[in-house]
Amino acid sequence: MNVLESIISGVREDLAAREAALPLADIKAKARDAAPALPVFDILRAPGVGVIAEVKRASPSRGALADIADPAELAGIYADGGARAISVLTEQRRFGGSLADLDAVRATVQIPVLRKDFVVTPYQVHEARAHGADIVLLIVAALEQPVLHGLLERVESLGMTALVEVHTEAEADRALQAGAKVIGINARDLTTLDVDRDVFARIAPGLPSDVVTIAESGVRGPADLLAYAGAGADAVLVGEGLVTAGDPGLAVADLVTAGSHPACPRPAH
Ligand SMILES: O=P(O)(O)OC[C@@H](O)[C@@H](O)c1c[nH]c2ccccc12
Repeated sequence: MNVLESIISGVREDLAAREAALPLADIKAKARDAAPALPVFDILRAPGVGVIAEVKRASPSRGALADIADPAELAGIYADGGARAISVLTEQRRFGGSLADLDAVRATVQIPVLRKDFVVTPYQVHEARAHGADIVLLIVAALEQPVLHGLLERVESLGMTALVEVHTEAEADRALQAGAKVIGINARDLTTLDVDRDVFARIAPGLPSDVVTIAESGVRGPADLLAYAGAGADAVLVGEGLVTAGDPGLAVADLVTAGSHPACPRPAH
């Protein structure tokens, strides 16, 4: 079993327990009662290279990263620093996240919130909406094509936006075929956890210009943001570099400043 498969098997176990406690019909009803999802496409494509700031306690590659006793407070700091959206890891076993973190962040910030998890069933999509998510991550490497297609449609039918994550050209083709409008290119290979920042520059030029393109992972500071910007990123998604910074507010503001500087390269849409 590779890392991705082992994470997903844990995710499926935890999911079975939640589904036993709250059946699909109930989570669907809860999703229907939630405040509508925010439109995110235009926010992500606004002038400048945006920053999506992540609430991340731990990762399989690095173990514990930060305590984050109050995820809502951290999200507020990110938003005040100019982040365009907040990513909240809700996977528990390897990333130390939870749906309670998503609730807390949702209740605090006005900007779009991404549920970052290993979504493999429709239940999790309704769950994301019930807990206030505007964006749902779908990882191509984790999903058979018909399932990817079905989940993407489900995300959109609930008014949310799918961030479809790829790591290879073949996965990018599958994302486009499924109808992805927002594609995240992850520098990290989730089957090995290796990071290769050049993956973005290899894949992004092949994507249609009407697709929003997000560079994920490995951003340590403004230089990495500028490199991704030069390769065509609309936004960068940053976790570790922010949660391990002594001052996450300053760290996010530094990235936002770099991304909005007139000299920062911008994709032509
Ligand atoms: O901490 P980093 O290197 O800045 O990476 C953030 C984000 O890209 C990463 O957390 C991530 C990208 N895709 C994922 C899928 C699942 C879990 C986590 C991720």
